[in-house]
This record gives sequence, C-alpha cells and structure tokens, in this order.
Amino acid sequence: MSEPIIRFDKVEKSFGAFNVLKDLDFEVAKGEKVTIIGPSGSGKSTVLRILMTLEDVTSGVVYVGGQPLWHEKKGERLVPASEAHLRKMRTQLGMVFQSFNLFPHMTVLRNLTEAPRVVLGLSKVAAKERADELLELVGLTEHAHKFPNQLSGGQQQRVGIARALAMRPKVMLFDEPTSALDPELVGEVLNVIRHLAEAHDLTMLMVTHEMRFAREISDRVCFFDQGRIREQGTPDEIFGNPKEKRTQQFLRAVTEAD
Ligand SMILES: Nc1ncnc2c1ncn2[C@@H]1O[C@H](COP(=O)(O)OP(=O)(O)OP(=O)(O)O)[C@@H](O)[C@H]1O
Repeated sequence: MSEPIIRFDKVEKSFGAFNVLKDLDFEVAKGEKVTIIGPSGSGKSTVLRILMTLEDVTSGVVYVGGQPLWHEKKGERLVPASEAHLRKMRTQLGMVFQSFNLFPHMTVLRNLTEAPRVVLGLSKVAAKERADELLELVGLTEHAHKFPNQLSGGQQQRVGIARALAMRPKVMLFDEPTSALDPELVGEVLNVIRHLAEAHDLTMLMVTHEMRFAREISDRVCFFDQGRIREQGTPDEIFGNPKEKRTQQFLRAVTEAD
C-alpha cells in the first residue's frame, strides 16, 4: 500500500494531567473520505486541531504526506518543528471551521484570493480566476463583492470551503462544519461537501454530528471514545452492525435524539 497521506504514530495529547488522546495510531489514505464520530470530549476535534497545527502533540509523531508535521528531521533524529516548517506543512491542509473564520473586513472574493496571492505567490489574475471557479462550485458567484456579514451562515460556510480549496490542499479537514448553522441552512453546506466528495479525488477528514451524512459520504467511519478509536469500519459496518457495546450505546442515543 502507498504511504498514507495522514498518519498518527502513537500520539498522546495531554492538557496538564488530563490525557485527551491515548497512544493513537490512525491513518488516512490518499483520496479516502473518513469521518470521526463519538461522544463529546472523546478527542475528535483535538485530532483535527493537531493537524491544523493549532495544538501540538505531547508525544508520538504525526505525518502528513510522509513528512513529520510537528517535528523536523535533524540527521536521523526528530526534533520539534520550527515555525517555518509548520508554515510550509500547513499549506497542504485545508481547514473548515465550525465558526467559518472568514476575514470580516474583506469581500468574499478577497477572502479567496488573499492566501493564494500572499502564501503561494499567485498573480492577481491567476488568483481571481481560481476564486471565480470556486465561487461557481459553491454557488456564490453573484456574492463575490459582498462582505461576510452580508451573507447567511450557510453562505459564509460555503465561502469557508471555497477559501480552503483555493490553496489546493492535499487534505480537507472539516471540524463540525454545520454545527453553528440554523437547521434550514445545514443542507446547502452538506450539498457542497457531498459534491466535493463525489466529484473530486480529494482526501477528506471530517468530525461531524450529522450521522446520516457520515453514513452517506464516508469510505470509513471511526468511532472515538475516551481518546481512542474504539471501533472503525465502513459506514454499513459501523451504522448497520456495530460490534462494540459503546458504539451501539452511542448510536442509539444520537439516533433517538435525531
Ligand atoms: N486547550 C485545552 N485545555 C484543556 N482541556 C482541553 C483543551 N482543549 C480540549 N480540552 C479537553 O479535551 C477533551 C477533548 O476535547 P475535544 O474538543 O477533542 O473533544 P470532542 O470529542 O471534539 O468533543 P465535542 O464533540 O464536544 O466537540 C475535552 O474534555 C476538552 O475539555
């Protein structure tokens, strides 16, 4: 098998004495769509936050595209990564947050062109061309010159997705992308993600509470519990025939609440 695009090798993450991730081994293959589900506090978002370089690891090594993320090679040894290394690695990862995190003082278009111009060095014309294509993809062409606060939450999140894609990342990370939205706006965002999953050979890793959606788009579902992967498998295996008692309890609770 080829090198996974993401690999957690015996990763521990603690906040003080509180151990959030425990000896975590986890891989995502190129092109794979993986969703992480599990109870609140089980460490799901921490996995994404480590990949987004928002949290470091306490021990173990995380690899992205075969290269250590939080470390650098020094001869045969791994030493903590410099800010320059983290910056370089970050460009391979597209991030979509719960709370959109758009630049409020920039138009939609500028939100999409800023990082490709500043970080990737694209020309103004090339960045605009790329942004136009992506705005079409997320159905927001006519909103290009508006500011984020002139858009609905669903539209803002679609801009968030387009902005992440504008960097042509190897992996897209979605951290509960619909949880801050009013229920009637969830569908339009899920449709965009669904379309991306179907039409593009993009690697996607998503934390979500939308179980039906996870079942529909994932190649693999990982059930997290207390900082470990308690059970993983195809959507049919996890949702249709979960083996572990904890998975069964969790799924019963969330589907009853649905
Ligand atoms: N910066 C921090 N300092 C201290 N504790 C933290 C910090 N970030 C997360 N935690 C704790 O780590 C645990 C795991 O958090 P995480 O956000 O990964 O959980 P989660 O599974 O994504 O939960 P949810 O579904 O509620 O978002 C939680 O108990 C949380 O309180």
